[in-house]
Amino acid sequence: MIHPAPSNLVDLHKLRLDAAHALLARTGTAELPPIDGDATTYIQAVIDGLNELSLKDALTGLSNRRQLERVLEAEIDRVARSGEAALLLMLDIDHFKSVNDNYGHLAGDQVLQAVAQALAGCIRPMDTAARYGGEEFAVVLPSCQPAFGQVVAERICRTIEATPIRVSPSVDLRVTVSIGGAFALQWIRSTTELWVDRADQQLYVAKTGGRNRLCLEEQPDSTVSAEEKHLLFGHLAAADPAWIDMSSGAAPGGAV
Ligand SMILES: Nc1nc2c(ncn2[C@@H]2O[C@H](COP(=O)(O)OP(=O)(O)OP(=O)(O)O)[C@@H](O)[C@H]2O)c(=O)[nH]1
Repeated sequence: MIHPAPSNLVDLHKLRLDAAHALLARTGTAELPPIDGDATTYIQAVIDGLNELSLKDALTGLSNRRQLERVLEAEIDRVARSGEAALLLMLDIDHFKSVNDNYGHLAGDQVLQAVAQALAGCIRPMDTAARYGGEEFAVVLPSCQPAFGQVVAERICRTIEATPIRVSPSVDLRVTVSIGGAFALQWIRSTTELWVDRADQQLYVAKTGGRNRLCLEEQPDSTVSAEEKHLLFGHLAAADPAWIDMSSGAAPGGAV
C-alpha cells in the first residue's frame, strides 16, 4: 500500500543541521534562509554552503588544494583549446620557520592569514589564489600576457613586503616572499603536475638566488603553424569540415 507523503518528512533539528548552520555563519560562507521556512530551500542552501566551504582553506579562506587542482585542470583545457596565455605563480614565504621559532605558531598562523589577504588584494576577480600547503601559495592567472604576469608578480612581492603584520600589541612583523611562475603550454594538453613542477622549478631558482624575488619562465614557444593545426585538428575537420576554421585556428567547441 502506498502512503501519501507527509508534507514535511524532515525534522531539521534531529538532523543536527544547527552545527552546519553555525559553521557556515562563523565562516561567513553562506547567507542561509530562515530555518522555519521551506525545508528543501533551507537544506539546499546548507548543502551549497558546505560545498563551497569544502573548497576553501580553513586558515586563510583562500581556495584549497582541491579547488586549485580543479582550476588548473580547467585552465589547461582552455589554453589547449584557445591558445590563450595563462600563468601559474607559486609563492613561498621566506624564512617562515624563523617566525614560528621566534614568535610562536600562532604568530605564524597570523602571518599566513595576512599574506593570504594581501595576495588576494593583488589579483583580479577572475584569478584564483590558493594555499598550496604550509607556507606555500599558488595563483592562477587566466588570460595573462607575459608583461602583465611580471607586473602582477612584482605587485604581490612589493605589497606583501610592505604589509606590517601585528602579531602582538608590541610586535609588527614584515615578511618577504619568493615567487616562481610558469605559463601553461598553448595548444598542448599537459598535466597539472607538470605545470606546477615548472613553476616550482622557477620558485627554486628565486629561493636559491637570494629570496625576496621573482623568477618567471619565459612563455614556451608552442606557436602552432597552419600545418601543425591541421595535424592536431585535421581528423576532426575531415569528419566535419565546419569543425575547424584553418585561417583563424579556432577549433569550435571540440577537444584537442
Ligand atoms: N604557523 C604555521 N606554521 C606552519 C604551517 N604549515 C607549515 N608551517 C611551518 O612552516 C615552516 C616551513 O619552514 P621551511 O620549509 O624550513 O621554510 P622557510 O623557513 O620558510 O625557509 P625558506 O622557504 O627556505 O625561505 C616550518 O617551520 C613549518 O612548521 C601552518 O599552518 N602554520
